[in-house]
Amino acid sequence: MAQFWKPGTERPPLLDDDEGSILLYSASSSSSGYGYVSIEKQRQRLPVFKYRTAILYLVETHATTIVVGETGSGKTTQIPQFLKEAGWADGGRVIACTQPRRLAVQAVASRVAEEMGVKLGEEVGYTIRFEDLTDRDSTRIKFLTDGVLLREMMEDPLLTKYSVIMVDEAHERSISTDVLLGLLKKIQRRRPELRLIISSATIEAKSMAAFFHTSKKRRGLEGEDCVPKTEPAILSVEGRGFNVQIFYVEEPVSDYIQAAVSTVMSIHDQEPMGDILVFLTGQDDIDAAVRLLTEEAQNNLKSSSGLVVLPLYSGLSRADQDLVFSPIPRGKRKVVISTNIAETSLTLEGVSYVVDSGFSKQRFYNPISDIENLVVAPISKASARQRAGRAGRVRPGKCYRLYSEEYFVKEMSAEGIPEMQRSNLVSCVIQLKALGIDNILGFDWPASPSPEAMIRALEVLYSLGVLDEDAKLTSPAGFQVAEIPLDPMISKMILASNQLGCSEEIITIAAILSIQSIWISVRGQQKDLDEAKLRFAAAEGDHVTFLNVYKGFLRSGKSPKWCNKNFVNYQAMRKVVEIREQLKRTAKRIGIVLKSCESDMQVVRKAVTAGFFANACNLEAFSHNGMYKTIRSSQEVYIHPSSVLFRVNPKWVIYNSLVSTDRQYMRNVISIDPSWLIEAAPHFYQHHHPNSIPH
Ligand SMILES: Nc1ncnc2c1ncn2[C@@H]1O[C@H](COP(=O)(O)OP(=O)(O)OP(=O)(O)O)[C@@H](O)[C@H]1O
Repeated sequence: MAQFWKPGTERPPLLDDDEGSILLYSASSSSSGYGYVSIEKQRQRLPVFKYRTAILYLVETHATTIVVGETGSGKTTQIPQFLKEAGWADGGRVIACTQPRRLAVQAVASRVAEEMGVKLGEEVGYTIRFEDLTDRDSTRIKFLTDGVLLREMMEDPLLTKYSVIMVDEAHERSISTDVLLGLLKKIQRRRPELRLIISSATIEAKSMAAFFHTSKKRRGLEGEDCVPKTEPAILSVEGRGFNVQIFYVEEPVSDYIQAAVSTVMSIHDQEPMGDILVFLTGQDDIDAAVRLLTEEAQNNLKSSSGLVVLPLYSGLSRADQDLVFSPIPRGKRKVVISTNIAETSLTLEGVSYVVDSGFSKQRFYNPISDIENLVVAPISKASARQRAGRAGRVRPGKCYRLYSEEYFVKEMSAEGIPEMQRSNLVSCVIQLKALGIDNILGFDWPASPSPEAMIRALEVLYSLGVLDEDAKLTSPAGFQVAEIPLDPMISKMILASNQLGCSEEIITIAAILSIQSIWISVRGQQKDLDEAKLRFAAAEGDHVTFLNVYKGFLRSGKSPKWCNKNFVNYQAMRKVVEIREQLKRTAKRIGIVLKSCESDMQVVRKAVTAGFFANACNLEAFSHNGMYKTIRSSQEVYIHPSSVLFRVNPKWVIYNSLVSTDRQYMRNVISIDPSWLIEAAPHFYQHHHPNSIPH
């Protein structure tokens, strides 16, 4: 069991004022969060309520208002309502509020609809990728992901139906948020009546204000009707949610999954009722923790009975995600084990305890080697505060950090690095191109990406046939790829499948690649999992193996029992079915004919090559340890042990993604014929890598 001590009396001097503030975290805790309080009372109790008039005045008089407030102060749920009450949604106009994550969009929209006493999808609605719960005529407050708002710009570049756009959780600095901020700044010049609110818990308000403060002349003069001040207003909302006590481990933990499980068990044994939210990094960790807790429940009936353990990650089906919001039988304690999708904007009503591993999965891209990795990396202080904040939403709570206080104070970075500066920019560039932004290198970013990363992205898009020599979208391929809301490499694979007559199979593969894993990984049962995989294994590689699993799942009548027997993750398969249906609809819309190639797997491999040719690798001659080199940058890579091609080592392969541990490992690998590379991307291979492919 992890050892905790309670900061307070005996804690060492803090090196910055930091968590001192969390310990004082008690603004409104005097008003009891327990028992029944009317929704109207709950609203009035939120710190942001006192700022209602100030917020409305600033929005009226300034083009951009930056609202900084602690987590739980009520920014997301209240500000859109204040605006609506003040008339910003009159005359058919709409108030938009963006979030970086889908789950948050749905949760916040339902809460606001409930507070306003209206049916979700009417006056208050939401739109996320593949799901639109709004009404064209009656929706006045609309929650949406920032990615969806970017897509709306393709049809309505000035976003004319919105009177106010609130960009929430801007501190997360997702790529979509940053692109959106850059574009909104442009729109403001053309639409002086549009108001922006940038809101976040920790945003560096001054640098954001500097970004929006433009000296360029707008239409109209400041002070005239409708022409607000260009200098952004900054408003700091003082006050927080309920008291959250923070505990740290004395010594660093070596295994955060095990430490998280023991911490949950000790909370369950020693602490009063209240649900527990655990932050781990990804599906593998979470599935492992769910199993360990379930085993504990079986081995130790007394202490762990009464636990209802639920996973939460983006690869779960909608129905499985919804379970975390549903009530459980009286006397039971819910344990939600989540990735950072529960980190911001979510209120899980019963949660009183948070267990924070201190890690999350993050993308890191190196434009020199052109390699993007998904790695488990330490979170920032900003994230740690957001995580702790989940325990104090409706009552006081406790947060157990599985790292030391010294580490938090001295080593944890204050903010994360903007995603824009650590990602491959292929998706971002195609989106800007689709919006008619030609000079991508000169675009006004809140945080500039590296020019190397931009150039790499332009090169890949040109090779994919999505951009022409003038870096404009090609017609129709470029426009079609931009229309499919997936990574352009996957979208290109889908387009190619249309010509190759295997769109049914490729859409299944695209859906499976969109989630982290379809396998159940159980510690200590690796051998059984490997044996189960062999039942589906295809000599061609993982993509064809996925098709075998999917067929087996359908043949079983989508049976959970079949999944369990075969180490297939039932919840992940439900999500695959869901995504597949959505992709089929998009494919039809852009003119793709759904067709199966039956058992001809060569065309499937060719379609994968058409999308992922840039990830081709060649087995090093005389390599005894399975070392490959990537064609584009001669990086050393190895097939991941989870691949069916591990130890098979075909001479030429293509991978879907890389993960970095002790080495760079390729995940989801398929064997190919190198001549397909030249067929798929003549420019890329003949021009850039002329001697790399045998002719
Ligand atoms: N579904 C819900 N059930 C119960 N209370 C809720 C719900 N959603 C919000 N609340 C209450 O409203 C408060 C404010 O939530 P809101 O999301 O507006 O805060 P915020 O300042 O935007 O915080 P964050 O930065 O974490 O999103 C919560 O702390 C909680 O007390």
